[in-house]
Amino acid sequence: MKVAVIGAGAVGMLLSAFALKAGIKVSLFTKREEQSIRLNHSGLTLIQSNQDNPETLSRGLSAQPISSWTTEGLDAVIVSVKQLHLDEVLGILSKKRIKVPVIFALNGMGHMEKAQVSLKDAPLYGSVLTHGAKRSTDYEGVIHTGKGTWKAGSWRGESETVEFLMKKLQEAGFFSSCEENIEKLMEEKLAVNAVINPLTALYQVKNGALLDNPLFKENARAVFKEITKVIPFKWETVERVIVNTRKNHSSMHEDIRLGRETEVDAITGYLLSLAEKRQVTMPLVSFLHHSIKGVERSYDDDR
Ligand SMILES: NC(=O)C1=CN([C@@H]2O[C@H](COP(=O)(O)OP(=O)(O)OC[C@H]3O[C@@H](n4cnc5c(N)ncnc54)[C@H](OP(=O)(O)O)[C@@H]3O)[C@@H](O)[C@H]2O)C=CC1
Ligand SMILES: CC(C)(CO)C(=O)C(=O)O
Repeated sequence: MKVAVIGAGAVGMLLSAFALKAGIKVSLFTKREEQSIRLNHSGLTLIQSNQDNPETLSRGLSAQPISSWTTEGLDAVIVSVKQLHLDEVLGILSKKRIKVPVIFALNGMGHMEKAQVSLKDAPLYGSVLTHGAKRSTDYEGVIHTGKGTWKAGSWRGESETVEFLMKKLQEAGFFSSCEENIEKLMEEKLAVNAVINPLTALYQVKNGALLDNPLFKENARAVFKEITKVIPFKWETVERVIVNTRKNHSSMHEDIRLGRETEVDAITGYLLSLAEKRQVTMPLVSFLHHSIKGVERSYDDDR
């Protein structure tokens, strides 16, 4: 079996590493050519936690820049870029007809509707990932900062290949499964991200601080409560994700720290549009949304 992974960031490298461990061939498509050269030369390094010895995986791995995108010989495609790069990637993918399943490993909502329009022939899968991952600065690789689950489910069409892939990953020790009603799970994950990501980004703390610091916890609970006006979910779900990724910096925290645009539009922006449709007010979510957008705008002033 051979899968293409598009985006060699934290999640793309984490999924690639476990696919390689499961004996699956991986074509890893990078944005920058230098990264693919380094990956082909030195392999992909996986660090299971900050203490473990790094494991370097190269057997079955071939990296290439996205400019050389091809569908030849592929059984499935995994997209693991951020929301803001999705349009660019869909544009590239739609130039060649894809018939194999495409699985999206992105936070937020809205990308599946876009994919449905761009990719007419492929079975499409949404997914939710609660593993924590961080790019390593010492190696071309990834640190698995928190064990969670990867759940994928059909958005349009069915494919046995995806079932097989998830089973192989599960056997390799990466908790993965195929699920019914992925839309509901994605919405629930979005709700969890809307609690964790903006708060950790604004406070510049690891996820665990939202439970360890009583004042942050109180705020997190208040945001959670407000979100239940539009998405029903449990505080225990938020707590479980925080506990599993307690040492992780959320992806939004990293984006803000590095002065990058965040995925806030696909997370709190999505919630605010739901709130508007249902005519409910969400002052805390609105506050968080505008705070993150405001920080993004202030990058230019600081440079
Ligand atoms: N990190 C985590 O713990 C978790 C992340 N997520 C979600 O997973 C998704 C991916 O996040 P994450 O891996 O952390 O993000 P990263 O920024 O680490 O990775 C995104 C990667 O996409 C690459 N990329 C951008 N544009 C293109 C392109 N046109 N072609 C090929 N590659 C491209 C980037 O390249 P370059 O580096 O060269 O810019 C980067 O390597 C996000 O939606 C995030 O919210 C979900 C759960 C946990
Ligand atoms: C699961 C969690 C909260 C891990 O940090 C995440 O999805 C993110 O950082 O975007």
